Amino acid sequence: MVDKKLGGAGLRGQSAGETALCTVGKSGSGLTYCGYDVSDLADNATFEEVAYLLFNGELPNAAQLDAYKSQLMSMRDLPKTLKEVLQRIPADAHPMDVMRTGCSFLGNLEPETDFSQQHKAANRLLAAFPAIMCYWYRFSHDGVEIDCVTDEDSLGGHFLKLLNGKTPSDQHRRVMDVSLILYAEHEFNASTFTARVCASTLSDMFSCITGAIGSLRGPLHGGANEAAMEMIQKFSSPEDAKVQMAGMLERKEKIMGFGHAIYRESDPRNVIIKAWSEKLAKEFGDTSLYDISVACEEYMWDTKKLFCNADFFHASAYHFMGIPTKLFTPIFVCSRLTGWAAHVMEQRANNRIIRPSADYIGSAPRKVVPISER
Ligand SMILES: CC(=O)SCCNC(=O)CCNC(=O)[C@H](O)C(C)(C)COP(=O)(O)OP(=O)(O)OC[C@H]1O[C@@H](n2cnc3c(N)ncnc32)[C@H](O)[C@@H]1OP(=O)(O)O
Ligand SMILES: O=C([O-])CC(=O)C(=O)O
Repeated sequence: MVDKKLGGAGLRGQSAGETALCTVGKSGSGLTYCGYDVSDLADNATFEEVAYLLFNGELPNAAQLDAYKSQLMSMRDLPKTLKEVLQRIPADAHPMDVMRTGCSFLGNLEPETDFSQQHKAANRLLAAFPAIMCYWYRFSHDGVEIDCVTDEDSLGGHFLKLLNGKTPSDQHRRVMDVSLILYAEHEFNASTFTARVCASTLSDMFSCITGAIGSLRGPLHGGANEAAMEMIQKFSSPEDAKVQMAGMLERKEKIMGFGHAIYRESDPRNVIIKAWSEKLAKEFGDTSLYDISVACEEYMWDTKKLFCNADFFHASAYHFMGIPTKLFTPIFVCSRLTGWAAHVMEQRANNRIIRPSADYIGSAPRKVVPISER
């Protein structure tokens, strides 16, 4: 038996390799990307700067950033055949399935034929993901065939304009930027590890990212922001939230958006997105969902010493910006793609196939009994 207390279950506490991209919950450094604290990046950088950092190891200077943003803007449009595929996906499909299909299909049309194209493949996906999500969403929900190119020079602004068909406010652009920075990278989380395992077989970038999307989809990982939204919308008031959460804990249900595999006392991303959620609630003109969220946070800490992870206040923040709940986890994909692709590149640079072993707990050796005698 794997001894859970020794950290065997879920590989908890075991190092599975080296990375120069990120620290998570390390004493003295907390959450850093290539040495930069995440709160420093959220205050002083844009998402495109962070993407450049993860792909190149250094922040860009002004000229490099301009060139990078222009490059990404030039890669946004979708091939006609991909649009046709997206048109055929029904409105009740889960958008994470749409992202998975969109990523995989693009890999058929524009395959990464050798690893010298890895930056091109990663940037193409980065540029195209908002359009994959919004083209399908607007076509299947509103019957509108949107133009996949906008004049918004940030990925966050581009996404909001594709979704709403109008120029976003500066505040909403900035919140998207911060959110994309917070979600960009997180060491050996489940989806990134999926991407690295796939990369270790020398597979292509599109396969690595498609697999990672599948891992992120689950409610124990990226899907928690959507699940948290569904939960808080059921609570009628802060008091009701506490009563209902008590029942959920009693029934041993997981409260989505709380707890973490690595952090023990807090997730450093929470304080940042929570502050934005509060600002957006005031702008929205109705703070009740924010107040309910704060009550959830207090209740979970007081009763279980469980804290909000990055997903919890993202739910209300996205909601206040008018983003449909179904699109919450796909936005995470648009951001985390940067971390995934950077890890794929890092794995390839010093590769050995990832192949751990398992402790066997099955039956003792036995002989096949002929089927007629079973
Ligand atoms: C961006 C991200 O992906 S962040 C993670 C997003 N996921 C979620 O929000 C889903 C809800 N949270 C969880 O399911 C878990 O906290 C995980 C998956 C994030 C981490 O799982 P683990 O590392 O196994 O959690 P951990 O070992 O800290 O759990 C300790 C105890 O707290 C419980 N617990 C942990 N999180 C929660 C929660 N959200 N609700 C209720 N109980 C919880 C566990 O069941 C466990 O109880 P037990 O000892 O009786 O079995
Ligand atoms: O690190 C993890 O296990 C999950 C997480 O917070 C992330 O991927 O952002």
